[in-house]
Amino acid sequence: MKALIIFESMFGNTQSIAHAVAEGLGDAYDVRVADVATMPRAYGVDLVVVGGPTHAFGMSRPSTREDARRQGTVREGAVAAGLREYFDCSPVLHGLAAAAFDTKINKPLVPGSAARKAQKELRRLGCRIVLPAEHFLVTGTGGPLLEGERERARQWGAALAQAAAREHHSV
Ligand SMILES: Cc1cc2nc3c(=O)[nH]c(=O)nc-3n(C[C@H](O)[C@H](O)[C@H](O)COP(=O)(O)O)c2cc1C
Repeated sequence: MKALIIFESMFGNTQSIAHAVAEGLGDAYDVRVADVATMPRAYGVDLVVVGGPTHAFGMSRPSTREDARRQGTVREGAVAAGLREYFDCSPVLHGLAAAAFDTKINKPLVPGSAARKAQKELRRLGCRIVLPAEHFLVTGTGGPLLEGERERARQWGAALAQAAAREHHSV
C-alpha cells in the first residue's frame, strides 16, 4: 500500500514532523514524503496525509508566508505555495483515506488550527478522514519543536496506519 505525506514548512518544524509520521506509518506503507511546493499528485495512493504550519489561526496565505520570511530564514521555495494553493488546484480525491496535522505555537490561549482547515478541504475533495486533525507544538515561531513532539508524531503515524487498516477491512 502507498501513502503520500504532503507537508508545508517555513522553518523546517512541520517537515520534521512529516518525517516522524512517515516513520510511524512503518512497514504497512510504502511512504513518500513530499514538499507541497512540488505539487505532488495523490494519484494511485491508498492514504494521503497533509501537514502545515498554523498561520494567522488557519492555513498560510501568500501574505503570512511573506511575514514568515521577514521573521527568519525560510526553506527554499516555501513562500511560493502552501496547502491552501494545493487544495485550490487539487482534483477530487473521492473516497481516499486521509488525515491532517499542523504545527502551532505552544500557547493554549492562541486559537485556530491549519489542520482543522485542511481537514475540511480534504472532506470537500471527497476524502474519508481516518483520524481527527492532530497538532504538534513549537516553542516559538521558528521552532524548535517541544521536547517529545517528534515521538508523539511517530505514534500518531502508527495510530493512523491502524485506523486506516480497520477502515480498509470494514469496507
Ligand atoms: C505569519 C505567521 C503567523 C502565525 N500565526 C500563528 C497562529 O495563529 N497560531 C499559532 O499557534 N502559531 C502561529 N504561528 C507560528 C507557526 O505555527 C510556527 O511558525 C510553525 O508551526 C513553525 O513550523 P514550520 O517551521 O514548519 O514553518 C505563526 C507564524 C507565522 C510566521
